[in-house]
Amino acid sequence: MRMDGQSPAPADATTCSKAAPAALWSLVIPLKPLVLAKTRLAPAAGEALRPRLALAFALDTVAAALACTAVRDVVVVTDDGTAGGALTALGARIVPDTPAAGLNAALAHGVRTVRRARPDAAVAALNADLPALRPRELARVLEYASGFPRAFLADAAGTGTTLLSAASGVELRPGFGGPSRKRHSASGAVEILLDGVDSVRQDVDTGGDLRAALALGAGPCTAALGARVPGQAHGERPGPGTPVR
Ligand SMILES: Nc1nc2c(ncn2[C@@H]2O[C@H](COP(=O)(O)OP(=O)(O)OP(=O)(O)O)[C@@H](O)[C@H]2O)c(=O)[nH]1
Ligand SMILES: C=C(OP(=O)(O)O)C(=O)O
Repeated sequence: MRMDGQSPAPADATTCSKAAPAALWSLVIPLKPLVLAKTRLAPAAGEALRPRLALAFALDTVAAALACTAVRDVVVVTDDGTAGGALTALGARIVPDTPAAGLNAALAHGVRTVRRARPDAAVAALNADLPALRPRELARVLEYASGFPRAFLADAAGTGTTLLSAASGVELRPGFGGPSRKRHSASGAVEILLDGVDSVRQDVDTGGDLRAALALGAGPCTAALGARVPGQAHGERPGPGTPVR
């Protein structure tokens, strides 16, 4: 069951894979207050669109995560009321950023909250800025991760991290921020070396990243808003009835 009392997302035309992944994961997704978020996007998007894009990214990320067959529930750590309301409506559980001590403290708090209720939970931290995220690609990443105590996926730029996992009974030990790929590798986490999971790697920090995410095919919130950013190509995810990759 999800923490909101609903059953895990059913396998459907957009999410199912032939063999169901073995482990079901609790995802912990950190989200800054929108007024403070995505500052590196301001030069490309402008100050008015920046917080709205941050919300759109989070909505598309969480919707895709909840549609993933390998995901049991999604906890978002945020103090943002607007985002909290919209993400709750999608089916996420919101946890306040009570430590207010930065990204890694927020993630540790989210994991503690999950494991207070289910001490044996397998957990994974996932960034909230993955607007092209595809449920099937996330399922492949999590399936790979389930073979290791801790595992991580490098971001599209090759320097950061978009996902860090910890199996049941294993501490997450998040080391996000800046060049975290090296940090997570040095911490003993196994790097997830999979091709064809670009949507899980494509975080959006800059205008160039937004262009790349739109080219991959962003979720509906980002596709709609991205079309208003000057110089961005407009990429939208295939609609229902379109064969999924
Ligand atoms: N809850 C919480 N989430 C955070 C915090 N800092 C960063 N995040 C989230 O962590 C993820 C990765 O952060 P960044 O890619 O650096 O995003 P950002 O800080 O909004 O972007 P910039 O302002 O451009 O640095 C995003 O989902 C952020 O919203 C924090 O202090 N608390
Ligand atoms: C948070 C990270 O990086 P960025 O701020 O560049 O997204 C990270 O990759 O750990």
